[in-house]
Amino acid sequence: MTPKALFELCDELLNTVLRFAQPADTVVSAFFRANRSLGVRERHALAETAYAVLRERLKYQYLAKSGSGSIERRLAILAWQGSEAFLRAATTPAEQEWLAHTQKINFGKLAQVQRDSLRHNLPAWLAEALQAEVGEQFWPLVGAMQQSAGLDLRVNTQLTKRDAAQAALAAEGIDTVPTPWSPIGLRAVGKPTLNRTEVFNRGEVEVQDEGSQLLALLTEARRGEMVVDFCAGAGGKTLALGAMMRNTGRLYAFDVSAHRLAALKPRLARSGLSNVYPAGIAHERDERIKRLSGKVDRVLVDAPCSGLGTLRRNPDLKWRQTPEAVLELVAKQQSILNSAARLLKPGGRLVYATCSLLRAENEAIAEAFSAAHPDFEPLDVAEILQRQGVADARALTVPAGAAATAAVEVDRAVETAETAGPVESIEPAEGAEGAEGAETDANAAVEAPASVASYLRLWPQVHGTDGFFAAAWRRR
Ligand SMILES: C[S@@+](CC[C@H](N)C(=O)[O-])C[C@H]1O[C@@H](n2cnc3c(N)ncnc32)[C@H](O)[C@@H]1O
Repeated sequence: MTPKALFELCDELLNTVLRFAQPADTVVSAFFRANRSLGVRERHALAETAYAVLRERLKYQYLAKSGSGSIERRLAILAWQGSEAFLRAATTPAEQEWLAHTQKINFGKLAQVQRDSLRHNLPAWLAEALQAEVGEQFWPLVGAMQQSAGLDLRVNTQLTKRDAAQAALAAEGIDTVPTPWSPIGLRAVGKPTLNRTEVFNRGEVEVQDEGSQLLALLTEARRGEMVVDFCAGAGGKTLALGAMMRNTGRLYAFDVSAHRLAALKPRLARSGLSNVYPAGIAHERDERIKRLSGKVDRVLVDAPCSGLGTLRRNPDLKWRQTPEAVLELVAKQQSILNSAARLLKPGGRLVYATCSLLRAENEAIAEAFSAAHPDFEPLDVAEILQRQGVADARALTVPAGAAATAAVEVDRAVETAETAGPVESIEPAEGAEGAEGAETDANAAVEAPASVASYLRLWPQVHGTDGFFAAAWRRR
């Protein structure tokens, strides 16, 4: 395709993405399906340019006030992620001159508020909320969220071990390193294409952010148990739970979205698991759920949330979310958690998790639940993670309780993570193979009362994962 023609397509793609009618990844996939002739490099340039605009939209829109041509074309020129030679071939001399001029603009002359907004590229409500949450960590957080996320893999411990999977991937030309925290994770070097490898097609690895892997470990799901993944979606965590259960027992994967559950099917087939029962539900009070009341050992609520912890992957979310939508989500999260809790038998484990950074969706939900349910004892998630082979798990957690402010907690997490050593240097505990390694002694430890309850709080700028929150309880 000629540079000019490709630039026109970029204009078209940006036009659709910036309407925010659908998630950016959905729009980009549909666009590529409709333009099948695009090569790998062309797709990469178009998708990365669209994502670059989403990440730094305020800055690019400010710069695009000058110049000529459609606003999308100007944004594409400013944020172009393909080669420079290509950009030169696609643009006029006047456009090239304009681009060179924009690169010399000095933001230092602008008022502080405007300068800040062109640097953080967040809607005002979100910038304020995050500043209140994390204090001095705000700029490091912004910096981390403007990077694109790496590719993390979870090793299917039902089929193989981490070092064996790593060696098998290397034999297929894919280099990885062990993830710093999760004992069942590998982080790819670069961004290789995985789905044509034999290791992937044999089901030995799945794509999953390290943070998500840690959430699944928090359930400590074991052989022969009855487990519910209440908001299973496309089953990222379901697959991890099924492997932890060694393909025994019964694992229900519930979701209100039949479409998302359908995406679980091929992944299940690859994983070799036969203990998973996907089931569509109408809502959290569905009859199917009532029938399981008081019968379940472990319930994971990976709640629908604002997703603001995943801005590295989904930068469009910051433009699509609103304070009103967050309020609605909070009500939904409370309702789902209350319904899910009813499933548990005495001694059972409840885990509530989100990929949100906002206290309203996290600590506030957990604390309201604890206050309303004295029959649920909040657990120390650091202790759980340690049992599951996570080295330095304290560096991933904050004390539970209304007293601590989030900003203080983030500073503590930074300090603890720094004391634990650079993220890259942390190795899993010796012999740790996640659920597999923990299986032998988990029986005795799992029901022990927590000394001091804690929450999991993962931050991109501190832990190199997406932003995640999790709390766990034991039904007394
Ligand atoms: C964060 S996503 C789950 C991601 C999934 N656990 C994974 O690891 O891939 C939240 C899911 O909750 C589902 N959901 C929304 N409302 C629900 C409800 N009332 N009951 C159960 N699931 C619900 C959504 O369809 C969505 O798939």
